[in-house]
Amino acid sequence: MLQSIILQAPAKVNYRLDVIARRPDGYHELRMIMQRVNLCDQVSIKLIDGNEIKVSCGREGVPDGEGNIAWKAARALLDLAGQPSGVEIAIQKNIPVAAGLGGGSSDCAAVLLGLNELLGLGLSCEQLMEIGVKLGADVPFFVFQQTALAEGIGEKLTPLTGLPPAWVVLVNPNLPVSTAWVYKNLQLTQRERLATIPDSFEDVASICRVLSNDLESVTIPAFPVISEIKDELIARGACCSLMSGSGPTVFGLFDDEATARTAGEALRGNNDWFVAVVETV
Ligand SMILES: C[C@](O)(CO)[C@H](O)COP(=O)(O)OP(=O)(O)OC[C@H]1O[C@@H](n2ccc(N)nc2=O)[C@H](O)[C@@H]1O
Ligand SMILES: Nc1ncnc2c1ncn2[C@@H]1O[C@H](COP(=O)(O)OP(=O)(O)OP(=O)(O)O)[C@@H](O)[C@H]1O
Repeated sequence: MLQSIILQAPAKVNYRLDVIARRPDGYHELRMIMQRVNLCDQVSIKLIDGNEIKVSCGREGVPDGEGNIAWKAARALLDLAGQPSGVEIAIQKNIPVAAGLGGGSSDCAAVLLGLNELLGLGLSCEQLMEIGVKLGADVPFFVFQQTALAEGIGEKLTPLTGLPPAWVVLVNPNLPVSTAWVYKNLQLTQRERLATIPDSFEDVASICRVLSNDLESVTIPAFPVISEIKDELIARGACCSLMSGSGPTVFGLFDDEATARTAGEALRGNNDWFVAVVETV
């Protein structure tokens, strides 16, 4: 039986994020277009003797052990399996933390997928997504592993197959933003909603036509640098730019690699921002 596995846990960007309503439990009904990009954490999972779950990450601001969302994923699957062994998880973080890129949720999904294999549980994607949503609203999307329309609190997923690939420049101004704080401060007003998702997107410019994120109305006034980054990406040739998730990471979409790389270089020269030039997956 396989004893260990190494998985790449990708980041996501939200091409679209409409907040539809606030639920009585404080969560929000959403309608989102979610896309994975190839900036990845590396998650190594190993079955060990005993019954301990060990998580090491070595990144400031990310807890080792029980506070790590990857630990919670391991706890859930070991409980289901009747605790047949212990687990050691090592996370090499490449995705910025509390950045709007879903890094923790992706690590969590990688542990669900990896342990399902290692423990031979045979759980379906739907079953893993059900376990995942209890750990974080973005987790089901990373279990689903496809570009998707996400509804509910993020757990109702429909595959979107017609989106063209794009080059993506991610720029994070190194200001951690709390997702809970952003949702709490959101004023729900009547906004234009995306009634139907187009059947096909012929090029990157057609993705640009649906780009919108309701959470910008909270995060940008608090961190105006986000607007400056959006403008800078456009000035450097991006077809369009938007804040991802609850922010503060901004992404620019490009239809060619050379322009994306030149833009990435230009923005990298700026302050101590994190900049990555990646592709959609
Ligand atoms: C901003 C996004 O990343 C967009 O993809 C997600 O909506 C956030 O997903 P997440 O970080 O996995 O969310 P969770 O860890 O479940 O919740 C963090 C906090 O965000 C708020 N939250 C999250 C999802 C949602 N649909 N409504 C919410 O109001 C809740 O107040 C919660 O306390
Ligand atoms: N494996 C993990 N990786 C990153 N953060 C983690 C992890 N486990 C727990 N956390 C905690 O979760 C918080 C934010 O996580 P994350 O980086 O996933 O946020 P995010 O990128 O803003 O996600 P989202 O787009 O889903 O809002 C941090 O405060 C961090 O301490």
